[in-house]
Amino acid sequence: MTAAPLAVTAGEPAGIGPDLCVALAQTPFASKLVVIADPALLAERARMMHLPLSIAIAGEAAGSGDACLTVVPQSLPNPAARGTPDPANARTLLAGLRTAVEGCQSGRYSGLVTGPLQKSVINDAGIPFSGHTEYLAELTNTPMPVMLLVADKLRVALASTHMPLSQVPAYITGERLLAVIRVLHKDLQTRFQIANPEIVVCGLNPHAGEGGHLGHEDRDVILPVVQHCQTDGMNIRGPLPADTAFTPAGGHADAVLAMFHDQGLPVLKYAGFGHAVNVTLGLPIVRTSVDHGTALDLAGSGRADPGSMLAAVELALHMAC
Ligand SMILES: NC(=O)C1=CN([C@@H]2O[C@H](COP(=O)(O)OP(=O)(O)OC[C@H]3O[C@@H](n4cnc5c(N)ncnc54)[C@H](O)[C@@H]3O)[C@@H](O)[C@H]2O)C=CC1
Ligand SMILES: NCC(=O)COP(=O)(O)O
Repeated sequence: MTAAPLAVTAGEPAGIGPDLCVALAQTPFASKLVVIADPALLAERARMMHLPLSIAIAGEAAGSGDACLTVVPQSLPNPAARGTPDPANARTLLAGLRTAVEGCQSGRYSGLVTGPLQKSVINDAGIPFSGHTEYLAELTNTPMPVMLLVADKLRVALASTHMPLSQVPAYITGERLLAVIRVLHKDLQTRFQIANPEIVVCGLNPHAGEGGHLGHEDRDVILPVVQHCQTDGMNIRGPLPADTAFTPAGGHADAVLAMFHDQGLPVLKYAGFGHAVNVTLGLPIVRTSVDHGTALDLAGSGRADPGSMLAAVELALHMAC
């Protein structure tokens, strides 16, 4: 039996997402994908990038030949203007995500790979939106989605995702941290086939709180949770000072759990920008994404590096099989 294709959402039409889909059409993966996007926009970007592209509309005659993409057509209320996202298109983009999720849940798609969205513009349209991670969790009734970025052997998970830094300390309660660690531990086993994953947990404060002199959360919240998980049999240690947790001094880790977005992701992107993959753990569906944003400055230029999108597709195919 042929495996179900992956759904790929092109993301913000004014950004590089459509360009990345055109790039995917040039690869051997193309026949394993169904792209949710505006076909006219894909054709325009292909022309601008001087790349071949033929489009087969999903449900109609099957496509054939080189550089062929199967597309679920998305009709944007306003034509995409490169570099200038339009809030009027926001609802259509979210509808595309819902179509993809429904398809994953019904078995029509084997997983979802998302192109980058301009989060601010969705909010400008009056729709509260912090990211795919939270939105997909809502659509699938997932209580604790966990953001994990993967670059080669480095895996960095986040205990909190898209929120102002000022809200992070209060957000990281013992209960939430325990839930994040359980999802991370389980998905490292089931999605990454690591039988006994080794997890390193970062502190929140400089020097993991310096014995309580630089903040109390490390000692009062993080340490008890780590000890609890150790008692449960997990191979986990911390809280480690975050400035050394990622270095060889931090020891081997199958995943490092950072407490907040900009504690973990700069390290990951420094190590692997351009081929790293964002994976949402805890969901009942496979979802991967690029390691970068909409790069509005590069849309249609042909200079967007498709490496992360290719890696996201490869990992999703691997996880879905
Ligand atoms: N998965 C998603 O939907 C994500 C969305 N975003 C959103 O993207 C928007 C823009 O975010 P920024 O912080 O400006 O980050 P960005 O990643 O879009 O751009 C940062 C810099 O990296 C460059 N860059 C990004 N991707 C590239 C690629 N594939 N090839 C070559 N150069 C590339 C850009 O040209 C820019 O100079 C924001 O609204 C943010 O929320 C950001 C990350 C992930
Ligand atoms: N910096 C990572 C990021 O913003 C990913 O967001 P999303 O996958 O939740 O949309």
